[in-house]
Amino acid sequence: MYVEGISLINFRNYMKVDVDFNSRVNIFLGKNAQGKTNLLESIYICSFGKSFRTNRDKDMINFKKDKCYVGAKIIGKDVDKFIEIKMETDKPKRIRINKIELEKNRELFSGLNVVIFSPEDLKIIKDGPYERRNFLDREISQLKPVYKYNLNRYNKILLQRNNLLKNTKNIEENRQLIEIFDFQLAKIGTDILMEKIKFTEKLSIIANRIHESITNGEEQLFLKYISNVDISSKNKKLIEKSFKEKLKKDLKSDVFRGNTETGPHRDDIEIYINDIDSKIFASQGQQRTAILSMKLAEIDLIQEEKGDSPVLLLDDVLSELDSNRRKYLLDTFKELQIIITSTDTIDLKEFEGLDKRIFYIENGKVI
Ligand SMILES: Nc1ncnc2c1ncn2[C@@H]1O[C@H](COP(=O)(O)OP(=O)(O)OP(=O)(O)O)[C@@H](O)[C@H]1O
Repeated sequence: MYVEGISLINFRNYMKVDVDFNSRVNIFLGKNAQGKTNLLESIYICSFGKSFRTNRDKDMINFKKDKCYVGAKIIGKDVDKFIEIKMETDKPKRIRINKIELEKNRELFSGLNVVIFSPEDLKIIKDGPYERRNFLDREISQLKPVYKYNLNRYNKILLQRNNLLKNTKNIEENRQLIEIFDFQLAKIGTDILMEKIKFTEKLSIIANRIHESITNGEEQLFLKYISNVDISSKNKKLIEKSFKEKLKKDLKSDVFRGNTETGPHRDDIEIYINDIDSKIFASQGQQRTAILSMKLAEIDLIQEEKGDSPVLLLDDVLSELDSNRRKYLLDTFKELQIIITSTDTIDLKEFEGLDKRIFYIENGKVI
């Protein structure tokens, strides 16, 4: 799958721009704050329906305008798609695929598959569990729209349970209602948990293979899913039972906190390099390589699940990787469309012989 072209109107600092991409390597060069990440963001929203930088759609509308437009022509292995996204201040965004408006289940939208690697991704290792949970949720949602659907349902029930806990003075008065929420939470929560465990195990195996190649066999990478529910049985029924029991056991402390502490929304993953916890002991370079391996592993998973390759977006990361890692990247993914942004100090010699197109970005204009 590749993006053939994109049209932007009033999107961030782009007033009106049309870009025709090469089906293989595209390099966007420009000084800081010219619009390189904005361009990748416009491609990203054609995949996820939302930005990777903001939760507010209106942030993407040009400061001086009240609406913006993104149109992208996607060439797939089997089908081509024309994705259009319109955003207006104070109105829900509208998404059309091949001129047909998505009315319901917009959350199930997945028009394009992308894997993005940006300097921000280091947060996945360095920051708190929220970043890692977010990473898993985003990636599994891209692979399986039903996961996203379940996640939305789960979050709604969680919110309702938490509101009830906050207003509970006497547990007995609300016990029946709490038990209904617990039943639903454990049921949907177990489906979510099973997917997260499965995804982490698969990602760990593929990411380790990539990590070993990049580090010439010197380092091994291992991802471990850490749950507050007993998942040791690996059996769905038993996990659901443990989930329910823990909700029941911790009810008093949940009421005291006004918050539900049991469930995948409180889980984490641990990322080990040579059996050492990378969050605490790995160098910045090792952490970056670990994240790169995890991101590249997603390419395999998307290919396997969707039967088509994703587009790889590399936001200003090439200069942070050493030449071995850059070479690995450019040599390994020969079939993919890769869209790279970089400041204009990058050495273009490394791209010699590649099927590529080079663009320059200056103040919201692409040359
Ligand atoms: N809604 C908006 N309307 C107009 N301009 C915006 C909007 N949002 C962001 N910008 C501007 O877009 C510019 C470019 O942002 P972008 O993040 O794409 O830069 P970049 O080229 O990737 O830079 P860097 O190399 O520093 O990462 C910034 O100057 C920013 O102020």
